[in-house]
Amino acid sequence: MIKAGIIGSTGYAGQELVRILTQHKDAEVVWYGSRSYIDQKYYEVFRNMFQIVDDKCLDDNMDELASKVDVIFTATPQGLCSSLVSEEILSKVKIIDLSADFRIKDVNRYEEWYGIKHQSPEFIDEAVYGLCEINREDIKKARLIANPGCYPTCSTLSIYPMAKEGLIEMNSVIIDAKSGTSGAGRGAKVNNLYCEVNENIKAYGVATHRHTPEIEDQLSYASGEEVLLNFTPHLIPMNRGILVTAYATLKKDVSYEEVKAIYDSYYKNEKFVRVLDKDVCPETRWVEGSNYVDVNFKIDKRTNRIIMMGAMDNLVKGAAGQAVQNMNLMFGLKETEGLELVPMFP
Ligand SMILES: NC(=O)C1=CN([C@@H]2O[C@H](COP(=O)(O)OP(=O)(O)OC[C@H]3O[C@@H](n4cnc5c(N)ncnc54)[C@H](OP(=O)(O)O)[C@@H]3O)[C@@H](O)[C@H]2O)C=CC1
Ligand SMILES: CC(=O)N[C@@H](CCC(=O)OP(=O)(O)O)C(=O)O
Repeated sequence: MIKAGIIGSTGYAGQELVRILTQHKDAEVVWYGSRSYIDQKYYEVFRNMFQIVDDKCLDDNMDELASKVDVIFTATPQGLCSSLVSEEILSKVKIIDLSADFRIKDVNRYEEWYGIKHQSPEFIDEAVYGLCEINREDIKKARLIANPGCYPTCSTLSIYPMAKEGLIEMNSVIIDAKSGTSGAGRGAKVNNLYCEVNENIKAYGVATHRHTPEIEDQLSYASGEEVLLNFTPHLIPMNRGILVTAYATLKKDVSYEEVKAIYDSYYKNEKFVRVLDKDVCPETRWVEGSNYVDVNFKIDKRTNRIIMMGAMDNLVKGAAGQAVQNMNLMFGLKETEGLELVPMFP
């Protein structure tokens, strides 16, 4: 049995990790890390865990944690994981970081977009970007995983086949994305109050959102070109879900059938990426609570553009589900273990 510790187990991503791992055949959570709820029973924080989890929340003592577990998930704010990681810790335990600390390879670029100083740049090179469908072999050998961001997961998987095949003008890419409010975390913020979010849709982080460089980097690796793109996220009055609609100019005339064959060739063996039938648009309601990303595309001959779409649950494939998928790969377990969650509807 793999023993897991979660730092930040009382946040939205952390509690989703607990939900998935309590149903995992080969792993168990033995450390429910928290700052605010130390010594309280975990189920007193999340009553859905009543009679399921009986443990208490514990302080995050990294040295003690590293000696007790096989893997640590850090589901904490930006900057925390990089302040905790060391060679000694990594020699004892694998780390899967759900924050952005190790996602961007250029430390100056990270510091510029995140506005914080990186605490352990010496580990950036070693960290593997945990987008399982693309970096599977490197993930299997990794000690430190940079679990991808929610918007970058949905955006990259939606666009990747076209970028990799060199079929789109990379600097024409525009990504319009929408997220439910759980994406903003559980911490109290005025902007996330019911009256601020309900009956409202707004763009935010326009031309400045911190996921822009992460998506640009991933599409640059895919296409072999330096990519600059526009990324505009929107906040939607729903709990979970991300919807991406991405636009790009086609480099040549291609038919629906040709592009469909490309998407199928990339994803036909991928359990968690579903390429939908012709003309069916991805919807968040069909992936909620699951590790699936639904993708599809439409070619607009009139404008010579392709519109690439994706939908997923930000807390599952966008965070905790992908983190568990990474853990499964790192420990040689069945990649889908704990993740065969059928989407819930309604
Ligand atoms: N929400 C989402 O959809 C996604 C989130 N992520 C990433 O996952 C991470 C967690 O996000 P999310 O769950 O939304 O955030 P929340 O605000 O819901 O939770 C944050 C968690 O971190 C803990 N925490 C905060 N500060 C510290 C600290 N200094 N030391 C130790 N623990 C601390 C909190 O503990 P306590 O409650 O005890 O104070 C809480 O458990 C972030 O890096 C986020 O970017 C990634 C993809 C998607
Ligand atoms: C709706 C909302 O506020 N979403 C968050 C992104 C989600 C997140 O936590 O970011 P990571 O995926 O990088 O960890 C935001 O825009 O900052």
